[in-house]
Amino acid sequence: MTAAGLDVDVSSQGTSPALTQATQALLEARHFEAMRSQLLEGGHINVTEDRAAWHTALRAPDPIEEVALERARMTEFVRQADSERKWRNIVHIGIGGSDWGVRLAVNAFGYAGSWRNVHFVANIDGHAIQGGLAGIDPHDTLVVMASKSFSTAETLQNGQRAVEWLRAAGIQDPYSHVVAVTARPEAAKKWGVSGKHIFKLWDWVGGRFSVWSAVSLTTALAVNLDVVAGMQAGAAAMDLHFSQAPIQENAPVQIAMSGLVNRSVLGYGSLNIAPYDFRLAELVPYIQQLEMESLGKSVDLAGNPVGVPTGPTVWGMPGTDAQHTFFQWLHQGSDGSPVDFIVCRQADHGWPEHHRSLIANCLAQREALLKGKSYDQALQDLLDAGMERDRAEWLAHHKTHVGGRPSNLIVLPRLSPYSLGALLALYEHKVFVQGLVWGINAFDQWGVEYGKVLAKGIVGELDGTRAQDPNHDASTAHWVSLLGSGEDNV
Ligand SMILES: O=P(O)(O)OC[C@H]1O[C@](O)(CO)[C@@H](O)[C@@H]1O
Repeated sequence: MTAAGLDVDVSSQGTSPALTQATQALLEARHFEAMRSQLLEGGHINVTEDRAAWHTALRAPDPIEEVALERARMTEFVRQADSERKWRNIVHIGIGGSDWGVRLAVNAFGYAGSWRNVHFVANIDGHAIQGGLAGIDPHDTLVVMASKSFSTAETLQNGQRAVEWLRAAGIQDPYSHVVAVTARPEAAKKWGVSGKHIFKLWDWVGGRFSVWSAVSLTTALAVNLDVVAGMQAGAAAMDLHFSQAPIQENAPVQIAMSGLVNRSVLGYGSLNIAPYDFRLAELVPYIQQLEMESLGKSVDLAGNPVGVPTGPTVWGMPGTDAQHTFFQWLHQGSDGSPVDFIVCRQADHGWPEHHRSLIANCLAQREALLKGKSYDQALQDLLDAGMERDRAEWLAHHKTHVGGRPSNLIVLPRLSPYSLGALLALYEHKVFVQGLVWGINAFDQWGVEYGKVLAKGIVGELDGTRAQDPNHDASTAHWVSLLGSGEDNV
């Protein structure tokens, strides 16, 4: 199957005419075509938050006026900064969807070096901002605060530290070194950022889908504007494929449906992402957030239990490192996991032997997982190698691989912004289809919100501004008392 220039091989997934029929029936029962139109046309499909999930509008080749306007403002900002050779250092402060996509793009395309240094600061752990600000000249530093809500504790606290650092360096107006990307421009203004330094995103863009917005300002500054435009173009091509390709050739639909079978029928609890490309290390957490924040739900739209297992754990690491870390478990562990192998046909370095080895490893792992090795075959190999029968009969048990483990193989022509954009959109639409079939809302994240509220309460208890909540469980109450020793712990 080809989609937006990507080859998507699903032949290592289980298939049968009955399954094809069931797929069709499930999609019809869920009004797939109508819901897909809703998604692509900005209907309010995020029902629990009563808003659209219209990220596709951000990458449309011919965008709506307000999107076009923000694109133009961002372009102008970057051109101006480049023409003045301004901002040698960028400190990108944001977390989750306001971070992973930018990290991914900068690592994928800025790996060979750029004249700007980029530091990412996401974690609330003070060591993160300490490291992020270390060794750079504040006078030539731009702080990019990316936060859709402009209320995320991590981002606001880290931003505050950055402003203090700028001020401590004698910069009279530290906010002249700060830009914000947010759907709450008023909150950013109140915080101190000037209106001309605020780039807008919209309520109808979920945080984990915001890489297509001015959140990618850092990518444009760190690498160039073409990366952002190229990713948008590739994603738009995938949108077109998703909207037009027949079900049997529709790549997002096909990988969604095999994923559903793997999870809800075959009972696999996880999905392993194996990019055979060193530059795509950040793809793993990116897809992890996209899938797990979207599909980590257990009730349907009516509020009833879904009744079957939903979104799997997503995990992984680039190959070949992964092979020396956890692939043993994939090959012979008792659970196993479906794997998405991702590889580029062409590399961008000058060493063909490296790329051949990389591809060989990718194909070999996939084949081993699929074909496995029977006991008889393992035994024969040992006998052929001259082993004495008794020992061979015993050892062959250890060398047996069950096989039949499902995988996808996604081949990019090369790692271009276009192909990366198409790849990310492939996963986005897959997630949409799975959410639809499971009957869950793939666009909210109430679990994360609940954790944020509890953390806020505990911060007050730790710093003594709030009495301890009598409803804490005994263990939490113990640790709040013990660790809430004020200034002693820093
Ligand atoms: O962009 P914001 O509003 O700071 O939120 C950051 C992240 O927090 C979350 O709400 C939860 O992790 C994500 O969806 C979002 O990308």
